[in-house]
Amino acid sequence: MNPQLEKCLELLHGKISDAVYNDLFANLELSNVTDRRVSVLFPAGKDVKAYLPYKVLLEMSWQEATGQHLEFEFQHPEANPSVSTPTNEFCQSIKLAEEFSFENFVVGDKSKLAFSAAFAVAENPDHSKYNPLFIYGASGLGKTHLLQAIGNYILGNATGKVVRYIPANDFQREYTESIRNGNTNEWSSFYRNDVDVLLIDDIQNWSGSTETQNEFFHIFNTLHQAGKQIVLTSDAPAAEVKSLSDRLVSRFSSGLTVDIQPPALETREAILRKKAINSHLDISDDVFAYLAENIEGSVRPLEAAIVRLAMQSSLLKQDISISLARQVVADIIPNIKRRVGIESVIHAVSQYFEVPEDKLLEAGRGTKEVAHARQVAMYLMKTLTTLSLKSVGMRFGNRDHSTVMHAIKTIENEMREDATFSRVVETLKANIH
Ligand SMILES: Nc1ncnc2c1ncn2[C@@H]1O[C@H](COP(=O)(O)OP(=O)(O)OP(=O)(O)O)[C@@H](O)[C@H]1O
Repeated sequence: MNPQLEKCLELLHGKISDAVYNDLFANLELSNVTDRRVSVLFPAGKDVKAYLPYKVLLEMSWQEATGQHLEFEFQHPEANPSVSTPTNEFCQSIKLAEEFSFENFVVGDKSKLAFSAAFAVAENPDHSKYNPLFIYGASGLGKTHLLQAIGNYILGNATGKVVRYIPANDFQREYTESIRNGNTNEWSSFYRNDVDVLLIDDIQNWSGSTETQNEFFHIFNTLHQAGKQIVLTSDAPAAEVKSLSDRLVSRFSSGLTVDIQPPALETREAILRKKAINSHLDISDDVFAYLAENIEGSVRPLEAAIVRLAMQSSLLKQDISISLARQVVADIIPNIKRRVGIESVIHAVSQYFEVPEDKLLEAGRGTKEVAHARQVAMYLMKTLTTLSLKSVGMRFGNRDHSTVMHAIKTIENEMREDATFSRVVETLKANIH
């Protein structure tokens, strides 16, 4: 057995009962390790669902054994090839993550529309009303999850449809390689003629490449005219993706565009509960409430909190208590936005710059001093809260997002050039709660 997996399984054994270990893990084999993921083969006769609850524990044990935090993927040794995404000589197969399913997605008010549209497309990829479907939102809000859930659902229904999921970066790399190898026509023909459902992730990553965009424009048109479903994700609406060609913006906007916003408090708690159940963790209501209250924005830190709690409680042999949760949040919090009240930002800026709060918030420009203090407040609000540019603008006399962006750039430049001013802003930042 691979020595790293052996060590990892030994550590896992310490965390679960002998019976579960012998039943599920004694005959696990390593299939492949990449810089992101460990793929393991489980024995024939077992169901992947039996392994999923132990995924987090396995990932923790792997991290303890090797120092690397990698995702675990469970493969059946006689996997039915129709359950993976297609491949040919030009395109590497990219497996969908099984856990990215509709069942595992917690639907909240801020993701309801995106979920419903994704589900409608998955149920009816032939005659979907939403073609293309364009899903956008900030990082870690579930865009890849929904995109892959569409693929998993269609493949799971064994309709024989060819589903191709590919991150935009990989698509660009394939295209470049096809030029180098002189087989661009064959490569492009695969996408135009062999694919029934095309799922492209993170299209904002094409902003630098006109050639890739041109090539995709033709692939898009062929698929669309043939009634093949296309789903795209991005970190911004098509019209706001930097350097995306006008004709792609217009194509991408011709179907349905939906956004995903950061989950609200109740949804964050529901996500935490789901992740804890999937990992067989026993967590009390007050710990869930504490984590959901204190971790906002992306879902990734919520997941990280669950993994850390599991790891800490297993290493320290402690129950998952509120004080353990506090430690975990304190570890994670420097990497995520703190919960800062909008009012505290306004109050602190108003006090420091001696500008009345209503002057900061009014629609007119006001004096030079007021305009400058307002720019600082906008900068701090965008830096310390999870508000979007648009929402920040709305708070300040309904200004539009480009005004906020300009304010942020101005303050950043000033901070770079003026060390004293930079210290003032950093001190304000540190003192706003
Ligand atoms: N509503 C949700 N319910 C359950 N899990 C979620 C939800 N939203 C996100 N997640 C989980 O959070 C993690 C990050 O989600 P995902 O990779 O889909 O984000 P993303 O929006 O594609 O981010 P990026 O733009 O950085 O690629 C995944 O493990 C996903 O399962």
